[in-house]
Amino acid sequence: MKELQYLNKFFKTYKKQLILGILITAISKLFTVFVPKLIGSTVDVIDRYLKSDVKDIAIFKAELLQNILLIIGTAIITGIMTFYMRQYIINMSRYIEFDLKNEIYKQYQKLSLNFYKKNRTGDLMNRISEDVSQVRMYTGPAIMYSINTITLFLVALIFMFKAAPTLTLYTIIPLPILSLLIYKISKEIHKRSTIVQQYLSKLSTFSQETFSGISVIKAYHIENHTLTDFTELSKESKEKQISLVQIQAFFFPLMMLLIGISNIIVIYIGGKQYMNNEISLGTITEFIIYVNLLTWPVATVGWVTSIIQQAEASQKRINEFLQVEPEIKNTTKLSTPIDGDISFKNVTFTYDDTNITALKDISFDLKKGETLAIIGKTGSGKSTILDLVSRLYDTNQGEVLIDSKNIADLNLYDLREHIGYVPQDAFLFSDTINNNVKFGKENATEAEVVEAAKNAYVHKNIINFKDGYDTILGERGITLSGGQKQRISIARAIIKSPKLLLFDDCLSAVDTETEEKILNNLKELTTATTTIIVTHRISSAKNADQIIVLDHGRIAEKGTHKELTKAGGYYHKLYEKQLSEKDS
Ligand SMILES: Nc1ncnc2c1ncn2[C@@H]1O[C@H](COP(=O)(O)OP(=O)(O)OP(=O)(O)O)[C@@H](O)[C@H]1O
Repeated sequence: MKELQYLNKFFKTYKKQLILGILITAISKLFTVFVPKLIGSTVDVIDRYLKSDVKDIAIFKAELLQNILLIIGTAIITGIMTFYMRQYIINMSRYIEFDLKNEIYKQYQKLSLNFYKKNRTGDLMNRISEDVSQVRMYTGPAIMYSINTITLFLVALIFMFKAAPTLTLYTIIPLPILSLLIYKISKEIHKRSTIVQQYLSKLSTFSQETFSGISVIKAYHIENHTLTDFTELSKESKEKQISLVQIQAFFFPLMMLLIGISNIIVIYIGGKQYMNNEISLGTITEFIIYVNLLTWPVATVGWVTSIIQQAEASQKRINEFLQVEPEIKNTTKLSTPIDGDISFKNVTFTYDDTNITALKDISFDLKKGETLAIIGKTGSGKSTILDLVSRLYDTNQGEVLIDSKNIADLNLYDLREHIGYVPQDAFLFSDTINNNVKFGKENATEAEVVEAAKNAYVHKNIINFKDGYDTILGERGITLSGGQKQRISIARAIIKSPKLLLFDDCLSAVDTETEEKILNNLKELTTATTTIIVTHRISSAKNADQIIVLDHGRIAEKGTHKELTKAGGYYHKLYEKQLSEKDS
């Protein structure tokens, strides 16, 4: 229960619902227990009438009617109470589920990129959905059934002891055995259903990957191979399902068996006591109903125990993520304005998961409004420089300075607010083009969206779509070409009018002519914006104020286009190569 203590703060928040729920449950059980008593007394009325010598049908009918009305009235009150019991307790569990999901989501958003690299998306999704659902079973049904069982048991036992103490003792003997058996079965059911769940998620992951990669599967003609793998997996899944169904099939027969045993005990012992004139016929009837009334709540003790165990395990997984401290923290609440100077002072950076030193002793100074182009072979550390400027990671050695201040001392949210970042793989949401561009500036007007799209040279493509800017992108919408995606992603960055613009090889899918037009537009737009362009193309780099050539994380060459084309190094060779490709 240690992990579940985390939820106590939610119970405090919803204490009104909880207390009312508990009270109503207790009162409703009191009424439930009246029903067997009333049925018992009805049987006694009939019994007395049949045995009596002087039969007054009018009195008999009146007594019968009174009992029937009381039974109906009690049943109605119990029904209403049960409704409110669920309203308070189950609703409370839904509120807690909602709060907990929001809390986890908020924490996920705070966590650094490294956390996402270390944990699988499926695991993150599971903890916020499946695990929270398991915990909800504890905060709702488990609490409700526990109160139900405790109050019903206490009230029924008082009534039973008052009516026939010896018979009560005999009647309750099988109940703990029932509870223990149900507990054992519930545990086994849980074990097997976890395996079934795992297989279901394996099946859906497999199907999802197959559908996403369907073009590759078809192109390589491996449909049969994929089908064999799927059949194998679903066969295993079916076997696990059958094993679960087998154990579930035990549940009800076992309950029936134990109820049957209790009923036989009541009839046998009760019958003997009736013959000895110790109890009435009505009491036997009353007890048979009690046995049936108590069986389900007693069975739920086992079930509730297993729910609590599952919830404890799930809350442990949730707590693990809630307790993770974000590696990148905002160090100041004060707002820090950003002007736009960027400096790297002997920066060395090693990724802690792979131990790859991506940057070695990098230094450069970039003034507000200047453009830096970074060029280099794949894996040379270009993107890592951008990650450090947007503080997705902190440096291991050296300093990254923005406006001569250490980047770690700036307000993180202000910094990111002023950055327009265009990643290597343009990511667009399944939403309209309009909203995808506006993502960079929520309150942007339509004219601003159009202006940004024009500057990113994608406006003409957009207006050619049937729904224009309202075209839906993504799975259920239109599929854009790589170059179109990149340009929408650029429009999203420039609409923000950021102080720092970071382009990570985001013109690679755009032809050189369009690239030139976009870069020319940017030149005019970004006179006060410091820009870093990561690229493999000389055409993207040549107009930059400074160019850096990276090689295995080190600066191999540094200068302007003019200087580097004369230097005879990697840049020069690349320039010659790309020039000859252009001419041919
Ligand atoms: N998140 C990460 N975790 C661990 N290692 C990483 C991570 N990102 C990059 N690396 C490693 O760091 C090195 C530099 O990567 P980086 O992405 O900065 O190179 P790049 O020059 O941008 O490459 P490309 O031109 O292919 O995009 C590579 O060896 C890469 O494998």
